[in-house]
Amino acid sequence: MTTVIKGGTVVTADLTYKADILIDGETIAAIGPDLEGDTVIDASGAYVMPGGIDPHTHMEMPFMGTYAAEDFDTGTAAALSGGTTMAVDFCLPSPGQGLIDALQQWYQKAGKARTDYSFHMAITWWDRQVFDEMPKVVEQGINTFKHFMAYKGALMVNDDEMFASFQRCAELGAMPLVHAENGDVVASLQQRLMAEGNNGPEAHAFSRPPEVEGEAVNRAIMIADQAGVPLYVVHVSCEQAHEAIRRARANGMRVYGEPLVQHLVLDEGEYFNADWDYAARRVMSPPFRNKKHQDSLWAGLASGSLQVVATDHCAFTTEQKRMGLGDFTKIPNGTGGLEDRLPVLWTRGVATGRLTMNEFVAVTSTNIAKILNIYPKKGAILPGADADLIVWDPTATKTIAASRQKSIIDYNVFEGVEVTGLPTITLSRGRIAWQDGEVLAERGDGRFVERPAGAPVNRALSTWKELTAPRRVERSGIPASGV
Ligand SMILES: NC(=O)NCCC(=O)O
Ligand SMILES: [Zn+2]
Ligand SMILES: [Zn+2]
Repeated sequence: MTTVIKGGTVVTADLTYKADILIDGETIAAIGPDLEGDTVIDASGAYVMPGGIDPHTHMEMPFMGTYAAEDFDTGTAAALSGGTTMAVDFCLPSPGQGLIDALQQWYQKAGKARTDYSFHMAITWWDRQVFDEMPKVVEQGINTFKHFMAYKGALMVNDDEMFASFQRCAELGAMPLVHAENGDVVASLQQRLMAEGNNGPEAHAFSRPPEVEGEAVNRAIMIADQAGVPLYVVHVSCEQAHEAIRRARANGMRVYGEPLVQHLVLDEGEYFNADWDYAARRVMSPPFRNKKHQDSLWAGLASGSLQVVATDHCAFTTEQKRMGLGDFTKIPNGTGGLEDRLPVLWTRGVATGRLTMNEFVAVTSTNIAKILNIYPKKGAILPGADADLIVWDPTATKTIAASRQKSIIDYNVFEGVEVTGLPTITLSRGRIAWQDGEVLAERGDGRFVERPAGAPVNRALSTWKELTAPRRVERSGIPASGV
């Protein structure tokens, strides 16, 4: 069974050209002029791009006394409607829980997925069992380990634990990820704000200033450098964090930065809204920042010091957000965005001239496929690649509204934003998964994507670390084993 996408303009991370794309089964078979297939998709006037990969989602995340309302079924339906064909979620062992045990739970949850998916494994506690299980996680096709430097008393790990885990990642050819905020300082600021009667959602932003993020990013970078591993910093929201990444990269360190579409577009003014629900729905960590920080993030994407745009999709209902009435520290942290990432980024990025179309593809798909070591299976338009593709109408418009969204929650942080540029068809491994406003992929159509460890960057860093390791100076008459 073959399908041909005819008459479109192919846009990849580095090329824009007119060509047809022939799909045979689940993969791309050929790219060129005048191709024929059993089924024809007319893409005239449209761009054909790799499906989006969102490397940062939290479906049904157990967090702050509740669970994220979005699950893999509704979340991946939302993803497809917005042109995203793969999501990478976070497996979060509870304290004392084994990594493999937690992984079984995540496989269970993700059985409902309509898109392909993968997991990052979170290191939420540390002892010999975690150390011993990390290779087993890698054997299952997971090459990334996430560390929360915030959420003190819950998910947070300390520097010694982080260093031990980063070193283990280096041995395994895996990559650490960090949520970088100084959790001790945040906890102290939260206490002070509450004691002063500052208990509304705006205090969430006061308790997490850019400095706590900048400090933690810098610390994580230095620890990763000591361990000899690459580092991926999730939800980079401010100039202080970006500056640390930029500087590290300029010094030859392998550090990647991921801004969220929310931070690029929404600002801290959202927290000052007189409507408590409105403000609380936008509570996430790090919080939204001001224009200066947004400009910095856009510049990073254009210049290459930041590589990926994600969503950190972690969607709670208004009712769940109300758990924090009277105490902002109890508002479940997280916002949605999975179905809006591509249209919003295109509208505010490509249409404004901040990004080229090719940069758009790079930051929504290709770069993360390379970083996660699944390129060119994902993130590419090449013969042999999975046919995860979007037919993109750059003239199609809509006004974002919760009443029309696929996501399960009752609001949308982009409510009222007008977007121009939308997917008219989303293909997932060769099958039409979204068309004409309808999700055609079924629950359970998604597959787990294995991501092998030992990417070239890991190998290069380990080689260099070994070459430059401290070595004992041999001196005559001094025994090697001491006295
Ligand atoms: N970002 C956020 O506020 N919630 C999800 C968990 C996390 O990524 O920190
Ligand atoms: Zn986080
Ligand atoms: Zn997150």
